[in-house]
Amino acid sequence: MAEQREMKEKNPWHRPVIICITVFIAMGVITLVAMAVVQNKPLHQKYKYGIVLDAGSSHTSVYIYEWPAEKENNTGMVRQTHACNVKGKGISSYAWNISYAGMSLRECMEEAKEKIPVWRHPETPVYLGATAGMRLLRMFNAAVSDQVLSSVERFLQTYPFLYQGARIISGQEEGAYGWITVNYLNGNFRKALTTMGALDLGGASTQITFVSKQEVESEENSMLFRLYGNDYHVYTHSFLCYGKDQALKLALAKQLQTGESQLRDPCFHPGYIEQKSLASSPCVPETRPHDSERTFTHTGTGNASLCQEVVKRIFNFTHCPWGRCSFNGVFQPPVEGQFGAFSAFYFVMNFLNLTSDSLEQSKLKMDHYCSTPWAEIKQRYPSVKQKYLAEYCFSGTYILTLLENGYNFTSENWKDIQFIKKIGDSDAGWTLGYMLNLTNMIPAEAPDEPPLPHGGYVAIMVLFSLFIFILFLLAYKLFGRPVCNANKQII
Ligand SMILES: Nc1ccn([C@@H]2O[C@H](COP(=O)(O)OP(=O)(O)O)[C@@H](O)[C@H]2O)c(=O)n1
Ligand SMILES: [Ca+2]
Repeated sequence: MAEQREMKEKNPWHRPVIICITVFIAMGVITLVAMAVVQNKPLHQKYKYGIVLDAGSSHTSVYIYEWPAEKENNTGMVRQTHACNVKGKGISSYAWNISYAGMSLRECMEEAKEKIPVWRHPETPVYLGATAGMRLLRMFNAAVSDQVLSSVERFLQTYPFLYQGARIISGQEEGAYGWITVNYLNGNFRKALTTMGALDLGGASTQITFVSKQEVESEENSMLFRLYGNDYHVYTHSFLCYGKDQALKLALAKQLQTGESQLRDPCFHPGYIEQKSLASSPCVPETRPHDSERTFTHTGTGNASLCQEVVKRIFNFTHCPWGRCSFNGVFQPPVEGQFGAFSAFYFVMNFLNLTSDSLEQSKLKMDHYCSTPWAEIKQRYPSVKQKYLAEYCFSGTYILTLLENGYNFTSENWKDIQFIKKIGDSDAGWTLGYMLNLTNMIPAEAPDEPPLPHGGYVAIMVLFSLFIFILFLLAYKLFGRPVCNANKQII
């Protein structure tokens, strides 16, 4: 008996009190670890949404963005989940049919209602930004452009979303927000990397925006952004009337200056022949008094080098009141760094298969493409609308001329231009940058990061708990009896 008692005293595991303590410690450690895991586990992802309508000169697109609700201020979290192209033309084309401007957006807005969870509708902001088509309409007739905006405003207010306004954005904003979009999507702000420039080609205007180490001589082209703790001195310019559709009008008007009613145009394919009229617009002032609309026979001759000469004539390269200019007396520092070229830059260059060619190769391909007979082109692309198909020779030549002679890109830095449509899921364009800015989603200063990532925190908690547990066991083995035992002895 005495031996048995001695055994029991030597082997503390047989004592119920010790077992009870061990179980409690083990439960304590498990609870600690479980609490750490549950407490720090990312919450069930709840998304917030934002809607931006890009009311361009040629058409309107509705973009839906989403981001994790609890990470609103972490840059890099917003992505495009849906895009809808409004059927028909841009809102500026409703100038003489105003009440339908708002209604034209119906299908896409209904889609937005379906895509966004109903309980998020009241807090989902909706922004409409109109670009060059509406800028031109405002110049032509400010009252009518106001009425078109009111029509879309009234319509958007009938939806259960948080309506935040419909306005014409400036060319400067359009350039700057496009630049913010591409650099946000590439993660350049978050990682404080060198930024990339942005080139946007629309139907009625075009924008160039980049960070320049050289002084920006003209105040109107200079913007300063403080994003995520860094300052960015940005050069930007928007050329109204130099979107590809208005540039074509400028080129036609230049060629029609001679007053003839027959136009033999090197920018259209041989065999192309159409009766056309050219209405005067803010971009194309009347060439002859009392001549608001000119009719002419448009015939193609298909010669890319001659087309380039025609295109050059719509730029003024001689007048420059600054140290250096792009064209039309506009200051521009030399282009530097990588550029993302999107919107019609991408659509046209992608159609012509020029997105990865050198400048020289692109010119050779354009020579071949423009000289291809119209009948052959129509046969090769039966599904492309003929109005658009006919214009690719002009548009391609215009893009090469704008980039080389206008912005002064060279054969050497041509490879620095990337023709892009999307970055990840999101379209390159001004809309995302616009929303990020209006919702204050890019902080000026870098937010404090937690010292440890979630996984690291949990791992340390587990290791630390095990370490305490083992220490406790060791201590017991080495130094003897727990307090429980002492109590038992007193009893
Ligand atoms: N799939 C597409 C979509 C648009 N586009 C062209 O891209 C341009 C978009 O311009 P936009 O409507 O945004 O006009 P802005 O208001 O930006 O000047 C138009 O010239 C369209 O014809 C294209 O070439 N291919
Ligand atoms: Ca546009």
